[in-house]
Amino acid sequence: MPDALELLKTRRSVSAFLLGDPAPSDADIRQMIEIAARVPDHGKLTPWRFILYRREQGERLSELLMPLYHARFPNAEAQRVEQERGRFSRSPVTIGVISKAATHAKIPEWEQFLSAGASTMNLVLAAHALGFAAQWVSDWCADDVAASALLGAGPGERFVGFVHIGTPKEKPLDRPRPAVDEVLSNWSEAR
Ligand SMILES: Cc1cc2nc3c(=O)[nH]c(=O)nc-3n(C[C@H](O)[C@H](O)[C@H](O)COP(=O)(O)O)c2cc1C
Repeated sequence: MPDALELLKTRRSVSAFLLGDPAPSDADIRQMIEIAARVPDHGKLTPWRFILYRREQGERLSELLMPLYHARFPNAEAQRVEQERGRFSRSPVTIGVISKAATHAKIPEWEQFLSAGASTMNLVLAAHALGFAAQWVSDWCADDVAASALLGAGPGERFVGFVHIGTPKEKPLDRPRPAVDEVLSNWSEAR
């Protein structure tokens, strides 16, 4: 297992199109969820939950989702439509992260969304720690109410994203990262 700092410094997303077998085992998936559920959560509300989609279910999901896709994007190019058909067959597994954020007497909804984001990030990191790669994708399904319902979101819930997980088919390239001095400043009263 890589050293924790090394792990955090080397994580990068890998496109779902480049994620293949081996797939995470059931035990791996349970471990990832355990880690995804260990995040800051103001009020201990557990304002998130997860749904697992296996590649074998991709075809059925496609049958259900494609009519919605066509209705929403009637002019989509053929290549894009073809890609869309394979949305849930791209990677061995996909885990949908659902925010259950709701009005609360003390905890702003915004903070509940942030906790779901932290949970998604932990999921991505857990995949990396177990030797897999992941991509956090939102795209149209995440903000389409009908698609979200088909994918398992209940009333008032919404997807924070879908995390595709698998083994990279090729060594992933990194992208430039912001330099520390670009994003860190010391507070000063003078502006
Ligand atoms: C909330 C959220 C939604 C995202 N949705 C998409 C998406 O729909 N499609 C996509 O290609 N990347 C999406 N990304 C970006 C990728 O997850 C990833 O961050 C990006 O490819 C850069 O790679 P990196 O994680 O190695 O920096 C999303 C990221 C976040 C935080």
